[in-house]
Amino acid sequence: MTGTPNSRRIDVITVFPEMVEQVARFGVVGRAAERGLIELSAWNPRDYAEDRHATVDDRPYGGGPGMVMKVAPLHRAIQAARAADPRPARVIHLSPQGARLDQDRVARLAACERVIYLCGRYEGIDERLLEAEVDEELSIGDYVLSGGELAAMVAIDAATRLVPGALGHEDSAAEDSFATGLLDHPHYTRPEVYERRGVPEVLRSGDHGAVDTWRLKQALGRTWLRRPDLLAGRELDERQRRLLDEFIAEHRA
Ligand SMILES: NC[C@H]1CCC[C@@H](CNc2ccc(C(N)=O)cn2)C1
Repeated sequence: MTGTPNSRRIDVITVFPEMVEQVARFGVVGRAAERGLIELSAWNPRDYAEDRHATVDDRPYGGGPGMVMKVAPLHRAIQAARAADPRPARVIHLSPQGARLDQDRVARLAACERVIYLCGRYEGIDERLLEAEVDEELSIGDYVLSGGELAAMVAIDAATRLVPGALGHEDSAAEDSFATGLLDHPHYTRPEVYERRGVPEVLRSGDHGAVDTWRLKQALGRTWLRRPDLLAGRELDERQRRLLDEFIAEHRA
């Protein structure tokens, strides 16, 4: 199925297509897919295996436990995915050896017209396939999963949120924590009191300027408390500096 020209096309190479397809069934990603902002397709290397047993793995040269994913079925699955849309695609392998996914890298993914995510299983993928086909390796964190599918779904979710039109209010992506380089401020909704816990007065004042100031102060303060590393690499302007100093003084009081 060829993609509509301006939609983002996401292809996933995986032996568990039904697993990955779930990410486009719910919430923001589900709505984006429904509205044609993104197109998601999964490609199973088993369908491109040479033998009737649809073998996608084999024993490792050099011995050792487990199996390695064969080059040919993966290569053919990637070729089939590429052929489904004339636009060039960036091929990304999810792996603990990859560069750490952060909001900047997510924004770059969101800007790509086409991405093909390659999900490994078993002990790994034959290096010759990675050399020939992979443009970039990404890791969602320093831990090992049983397959790359969950990592691909994380990247797909995070990037789709940034596709124009995917979120209800454009600004909520821009205001996201990490989009501002800060952690999120606290959120409240009705009831006004729940089990004797109230809502900060300023949020019910109707004074939008005061609300914005309170939210910025909270975001700065929480970042200072929980992720000071995010502040280390960041210049605060005079207003932000003053608000953070206020927060710290109140925190120490
Ligand atoms: N040798 C282990 C390795 C072999 C090849 C398949 C991968 C799949 N598992 C993954 C993938 C990505 C991540 C991550 N942190 O993004 C963690 N785990 C595991």
